Amino acid sequence: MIDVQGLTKVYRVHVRKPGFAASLRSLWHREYREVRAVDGIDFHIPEGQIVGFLGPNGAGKTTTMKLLTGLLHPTSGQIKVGGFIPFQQQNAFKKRVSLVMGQKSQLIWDIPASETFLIHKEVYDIAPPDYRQRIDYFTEMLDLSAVIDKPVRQLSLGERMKCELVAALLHRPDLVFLDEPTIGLDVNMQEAMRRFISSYNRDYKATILLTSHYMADVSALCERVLVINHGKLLYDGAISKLIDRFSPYKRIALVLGDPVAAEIVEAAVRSGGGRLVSYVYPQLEVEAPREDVTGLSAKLLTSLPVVDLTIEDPSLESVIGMAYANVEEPQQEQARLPKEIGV
Ligand SMILES: Nc1ncnc2c1ncn2[C@@H]1O[C@H](COP(=O)(O)OP(=O)(O)OP(=O)(O)O)[C@@H](O)[C@H]1O
Repeated sequence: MIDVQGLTKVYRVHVRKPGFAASLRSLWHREYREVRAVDGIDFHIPEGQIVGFLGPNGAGKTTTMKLLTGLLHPTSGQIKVGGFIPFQQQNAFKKRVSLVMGQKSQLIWDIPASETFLIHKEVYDIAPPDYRQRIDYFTEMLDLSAVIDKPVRQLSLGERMKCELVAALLHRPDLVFLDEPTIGLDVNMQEAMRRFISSYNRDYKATILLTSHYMADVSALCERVLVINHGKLLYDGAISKLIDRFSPYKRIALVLGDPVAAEIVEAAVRSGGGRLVSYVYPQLEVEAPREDVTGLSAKLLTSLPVVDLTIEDPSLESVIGMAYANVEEPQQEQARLPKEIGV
């Protein structure tokens, strides 16, 4: 459904030097520098999949989304979206695609959202019965009956974002690009948006590429993620494998019933193949390669006066942070010293 090969976008940015003389000189002699916002990426997304698109600020996510929806022309590489070449902007393509940008509004501020929807009905030539049925669907799914007839400027951020989604999806696109759709929303509203995105994907077999800085969005909606940084694709695969790849460790949190000397604790942890992260009686935190966690836990239970033990995966946030930093060498992790030790 979405096919991208060697996709590259280089922006040419005018370099402005400080000072009046430099500004005058730049009238005759302009200097430019290149920004490789997207740098030779490849991926394929089959029909109906929701894929998370992750990367730190400035990684190239929005640029990729704009390339995939035809708002930008690539510098090089190939893109096919639903069989179309996006930048050719064919009408048949425009009827199947939508880009929602959480930071940008397409609603008209001074009129109710319902009137913007009517404009979209005309632009996309939606038949009246279809229009009615779609408005009913969205109103029910997003709980919008008390909202769509108020002027947009009176709506809360969450209400406005729901209306933005309706405006973007009224023509029922099956190729949907969501750029931070839940930005700034409270947890309940984020949850409502997630439920809606999931239903839309299921009801209309929509293929969805989603960027979000909220890992809860990504883990609730996407089995697969693409991770990009500096315009290059770092990872393409299942979220579960992302954790294995970038964080091959688990944490064991223990509570001790009696104080034990730090050297004894450290020796017990080391002999089980673990690394002591911190020990401040009664709390003890240990890190170990995934495959050693069971053996290490058993060893700690027998050699220390443990009253509580929990094994945790690192949070998705921290794994993503490691992926961005491309921390892949477990040896470096092993070499780190314990952060804090004290009985
Ligand atoms: N129109 C433009 N002209 C020049 N450079 C640009 C332009 N748009 C984006 N860039 C640069 O391209 C790089 C990628 O930007 P992009 O907006 O795609 O990143 P992003 O991953 O969406 O970031 P964020 O999470 O902050 O929205 C950045 O270095 C940015 O400064």
